[in-house]
Amino acid sequence: MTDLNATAMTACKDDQRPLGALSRPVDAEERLASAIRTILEAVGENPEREGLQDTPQRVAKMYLEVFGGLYEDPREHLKTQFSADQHHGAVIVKDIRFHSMCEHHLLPVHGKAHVAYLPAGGRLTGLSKLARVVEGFARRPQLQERMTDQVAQAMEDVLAPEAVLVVIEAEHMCMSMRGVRSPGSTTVTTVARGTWKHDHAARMEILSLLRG
Ligand SMILES: Nc1nc2c(ncn2[C@@H]2O[C@H](COP(=O)(O)OP(=O)(O)OP(=O)(O)O)[C@@H](O)[C@H]2O)c(=O)[nH]1
Ligand SMILES: [Zn+2]
Repeated sequence: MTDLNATAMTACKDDQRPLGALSRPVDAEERLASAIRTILEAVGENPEREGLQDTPQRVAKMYLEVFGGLYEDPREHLKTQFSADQHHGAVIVKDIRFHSMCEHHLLPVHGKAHVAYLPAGGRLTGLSKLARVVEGFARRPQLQERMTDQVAQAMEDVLAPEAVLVVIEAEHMCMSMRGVRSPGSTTVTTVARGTWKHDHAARMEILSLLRG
């Protein structure tokens, strides 16, 4: 197993975003509230009117909640491990619902993640921990491709399985409520690692189970 402390700032291969935790600025809430006040003024609103008076503080808290995954290392969840000598097949957790925020527009992305791995040496993690890993990476300003990669990377780092497959299906509000205005379109991203990366037949079998 990889030493998480030593690799807390290990970069995701494709774009150098850390998998581990960032430190939260002490004045984060205050700065967020001030920024929201500026946005309201910039669109011509009056942040002092009754309905908006508490909005900056409320939105500041909301951002700290939806970006809460920045301040945790989701790999920590995978340290809950069990050994099971009898189980030699794949473990699949389907339909893990998540909400994230697109880093280009800071608009919501919502969808489902499906996670599968082939344990090595009978090393298993708790099923809920896979959902917690998805949640931890979702609660950050994200790219869907990066999030898919980060979930797979975390599993490789901590569980060292023989194979991993992560599939994410999501709808991006930046495509639905603005811009191209294409509601209902879904983006699907996949990452295969370990033996499933090259074993086409095994990958297709797991993919059909994941998406079936
Ligand atoms: N690959 C990828 N693209 C994303 C994701 N989230 C949002 N985008 C895209 O990021 C792109 C940003 O394009 P820009 O041209 O810089 O921004 P924009 O003018 O707002 O683009 P439009 O959305 O086409 O109006 C858009 O095509 C979005 O659809 C994601 O998770 N992955
Ligand atoms: Zn977007």
